[in-house]
Amino acid sequence: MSALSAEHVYKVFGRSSRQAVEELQAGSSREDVARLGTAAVIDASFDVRQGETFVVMGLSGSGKSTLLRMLNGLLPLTSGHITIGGQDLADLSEKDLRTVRREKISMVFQHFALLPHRSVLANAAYPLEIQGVDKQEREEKALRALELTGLKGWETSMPSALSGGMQQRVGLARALTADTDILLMDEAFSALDPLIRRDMQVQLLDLQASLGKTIVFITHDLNEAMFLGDRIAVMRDGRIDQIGTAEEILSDPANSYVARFVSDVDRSRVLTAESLVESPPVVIRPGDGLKVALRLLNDAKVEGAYVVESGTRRLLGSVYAEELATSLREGTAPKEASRKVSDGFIHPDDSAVQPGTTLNEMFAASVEARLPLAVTSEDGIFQGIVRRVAMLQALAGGSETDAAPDSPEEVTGSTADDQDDPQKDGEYAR
Ligand SMILES: Nc1ncnc2c1ncn2[C@@H]1O[C@H](COP(=O)(O)OP(=O)(O)OP(=O)(O)O)[C@@H](O)[C@H]1O
Repeated sequence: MSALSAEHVYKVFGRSSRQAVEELQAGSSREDVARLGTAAVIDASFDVRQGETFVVMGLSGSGKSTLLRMLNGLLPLTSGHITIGGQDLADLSEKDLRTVRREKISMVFQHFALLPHRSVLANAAYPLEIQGVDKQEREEKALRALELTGLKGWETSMPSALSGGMQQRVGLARALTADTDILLMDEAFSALDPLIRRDMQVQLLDLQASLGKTIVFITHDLNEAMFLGDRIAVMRDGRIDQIGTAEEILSDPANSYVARFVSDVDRSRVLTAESLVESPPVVIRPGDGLKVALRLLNDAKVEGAYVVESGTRRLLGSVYAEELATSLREGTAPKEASRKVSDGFIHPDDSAVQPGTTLNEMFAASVEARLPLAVTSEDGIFQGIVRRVAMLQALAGGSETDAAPDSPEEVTGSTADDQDDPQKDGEYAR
């Protein structure tokens, strides 16, 4: 279910804002309507799912803060709808809006916004104090939040005694104390030193894994966006150019602006096996005879292939043409001819990666590997392979499909779709 959604949201600052929206809706550009006002947000639509970290990323002036202030009901929309938990903010009275803000949404700001003359504990407890929660209960909750953010032992300190990173942890603890479903984070880590910033990002991911909040995180930093976001909305000049996962944005940018924007991202940390996996030219079954297996390998012009259990598709290991050929050549013909690949020819595979393995880790795993890397699910079910050339292409920013000189379809007639089709199991990748 969507926790928060924006539907054709516009915000124009200026006296003729409604007219500006009408002209924008009719196709005018931001510059065309500049005489009427500043179009800060133009036709923004998205759904943020429960438990999702949704990052809004864009350069200064692209409209991120304006969008965020509309999401928390601080700024009225010129046009469109924002709903929180299914409630349209425009339908709420001032009083109800305040209640929604207090009970459903917490904010974390770039400049911490701590109360300087209150202790760390009192700062963390503050949202409950304004809700009128009694002292003992609010301090218990604040202590728990401070523990979660790594500030146990600092309760009685004053904010000024804390480093920037620790002050931001207090800001985060304060947001967690309120125990709202939604956290809006406005450039929350942008004022921190890079190393501390990375610590905070890691901590947020950790917290998120256990708390499952719905987070809208605003940043101008693409690497931060890619690190934190389940999905990212890329904003430019008031419009959302693209919404997608980090991988989708990297491997399939919506336009040349986004492509340029993402060109200097450290792709090796973002791209994963999932986006590079392809069906192998050939798969061997444990029951295949040596001759059959060797012919399959030779036909596919590969030195070896993975052995996958029929039916379950569990990865059993790999076999190599050279060994099969040697055995067939040297063995006594009748006996060898009846032997199967399961009879001692399968090498265990310890370089298999999982769909979430990053390019970085895949390069490390592929150093020793004789075959393209096998991709398996956590329980060892074979998903396909990642070829080194596809990894290199992906790293360089090319499309991985361009990298395939002989795609599996050409070699085998099988497609990735076949893998999902149990009917085709028998001919899989042959
Ligand atoms: N209150 C306002 N009155 C007039 N124009 C405004 C107002 N607030 C923002 N703007 C304009 O709206 C546009 C978007 O600003 P916004 O602050 O939302 O962008 P941003 O992406 O958050 O940038 P930054 O990271 O610098 O805050 C800018 O052109 C800005 O000048």
